[in-house]
Amino acid sequence: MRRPLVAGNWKMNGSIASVDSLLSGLSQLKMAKTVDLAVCPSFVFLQQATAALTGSGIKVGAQDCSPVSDGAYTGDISASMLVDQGCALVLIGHSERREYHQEGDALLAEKLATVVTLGLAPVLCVGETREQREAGDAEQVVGEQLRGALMNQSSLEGLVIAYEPVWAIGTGLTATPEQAQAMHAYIRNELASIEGVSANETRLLYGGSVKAANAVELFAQPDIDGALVGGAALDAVEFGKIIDAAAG
Ligand SMILES: O=C(CO)COP(=O)(O)O
Repeated sequence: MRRPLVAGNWKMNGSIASVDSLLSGLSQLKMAKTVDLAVCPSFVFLQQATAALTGSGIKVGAQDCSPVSDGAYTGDISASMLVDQGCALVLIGHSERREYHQEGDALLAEKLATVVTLGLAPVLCVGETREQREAGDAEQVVGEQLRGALMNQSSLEGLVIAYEPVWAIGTGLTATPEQAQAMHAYIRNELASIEGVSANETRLLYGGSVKAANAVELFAQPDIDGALVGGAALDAVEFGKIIDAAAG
């Protein structure tokens, strides 16, 4: 059995004060023993988050990292810095990185290799745009994203995949449970053909306008093993309800 994982992606939101109050809300939640939990704040709040959440059962992750280990890369953050800050996971290839920073599969493959070497769990994000879905290309796009980042890796320890259709992110338009399940089944099938991946053991998260009101139905799908939550993760009570939905 795959253990569910609910992760919050806080994106570029918050201040020291608002993050403090969100963290204190999270630490008051009744933790489900059967669900793995994580939050991914901005880099500048990582230390604040790890200090507040140590021992809480909620892991801390980052939203991105550099593919290289150190050196003259102004503005970048290395994976070893994330380990030093107490991070356990890192998002790789979120659609907002792909779109606003032109991150392509070759770069994402390098990032993935770097983080795995350091023992961080990579959460590889994949997903098609509305135009790609309407053109009937969704599976092909997602398949290429998977193979582009995962082929020829020497290790994929701890790999998690997040399927986030771009048209469902921040739009209030969630994929139906059937649409999400169909893509997750496709992803699991594709993973089975990639060396070094145990398709049946890899957790596949759904992301895109997940909230308490739609989480139960999504989590009831056989290939949906949790969620990567954006907006709803900024509200501790709502996030708590999503965790409860994953606990069943
Ligand atoms: O991009 C997402 C999580 O990484 C999803 O964001 P929303 O839940 O706000 O749609």
